[in-house]
Amino acid sequence: MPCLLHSLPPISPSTTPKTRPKPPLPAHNSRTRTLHITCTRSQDDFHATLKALNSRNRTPRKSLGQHYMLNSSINEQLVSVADVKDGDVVLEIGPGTGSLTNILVDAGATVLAIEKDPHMAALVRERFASTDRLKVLQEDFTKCHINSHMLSLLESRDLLGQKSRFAKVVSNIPFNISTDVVRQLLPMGDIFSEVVLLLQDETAMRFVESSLRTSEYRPINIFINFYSDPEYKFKVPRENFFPQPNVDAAVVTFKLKQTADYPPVSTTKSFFSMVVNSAFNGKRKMLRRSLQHICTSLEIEEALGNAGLPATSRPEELTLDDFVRLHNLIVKA
Ligand SMILES: C[S@@+](CC[C@H](N)C(=O)[O-])C[C@H]1O[C@@H](n2cnc3c(N)ncnc32)[C@H](O)[C@@H]1O
Repeated sequence: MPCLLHSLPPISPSTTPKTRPKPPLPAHNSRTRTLHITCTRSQDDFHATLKALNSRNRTPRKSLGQHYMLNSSINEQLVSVADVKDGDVVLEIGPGTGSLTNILVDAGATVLAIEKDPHMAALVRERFASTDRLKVLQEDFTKCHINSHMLSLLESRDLLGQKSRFAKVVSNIPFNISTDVVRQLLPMGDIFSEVVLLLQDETAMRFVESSLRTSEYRPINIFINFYSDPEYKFKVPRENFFPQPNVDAAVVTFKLKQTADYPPVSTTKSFFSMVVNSAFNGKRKMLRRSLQHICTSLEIEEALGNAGLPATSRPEELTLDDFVRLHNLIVKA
């Protein structure tokens, strides 16, 4: 394994390195916003991250989406956006060198960190060996059943009298598992109140889309809006990561709905998602054609009419509420 000292940016002895990444740039379009939060802690992740990687001779692995956060103020903002307080229980996916973990623990949270890379899991375990408020699982998050881990963590806090009914998720995740993470976490409103993720900027903008007539509108948007209220918070320019990715990132919050607040679909959620997926099947067909295998085109036209939607409606023109109404009318037909 080659020594990383040659490939990493130099570590300056000063506490504010000259090469320190710039703060986030202003919002780049009408759908984005920049959040300004004063950084109060003096923790320098630029140093901590590079030292941790150097100490292990670790070359960041592309396949694991290892782009480490170098800017502690971004980590501070993630924690602040999630409003992490003393006594909170937080799930962190992919702690890496532990730069975000450090701020979460510092804020008083008990953290469950799930890290796929055994070297990074060992590193983060070692780094936080002196605290009992961090549990590290070396697992692939996409294959891991986190319910039982989270429930036992919440219960143990409860027994100690530190009641935290809901946990939170705060993570800088590898971009390539964004959809899996969202699919797994958003229906877990009984465990998590809020999911705060650092995502690829393009994905972030796509995920918060609840409007119509864009080619980016997909069943995942219906899914996201069914289970949560998503909000694009602020953009994080690529210069803040090591190694630098080819794209910018952004922070998105998903406020999870409770089961009682889910849209009132008259069948099972899986049948509803089958209707939504069928609607989007093929190349942007009209609904009366794409839903033909569920019921006749006449019945769909009638349902569209009763829902107050044009007979020529296409899936990307429907909001979550439109889909719920149409689905309920189709089921009745
Ligand atoms: C983008 S890095 C973020 C690291 C750290 N949180 C930071 O902000 O610097 C993503 C981390 O997720 C880990 N990872 C990649 N795939 C994973 C998976 N399927 N499950 C859990 N961790 C994963 C990587 O090894 C890496 O440590």
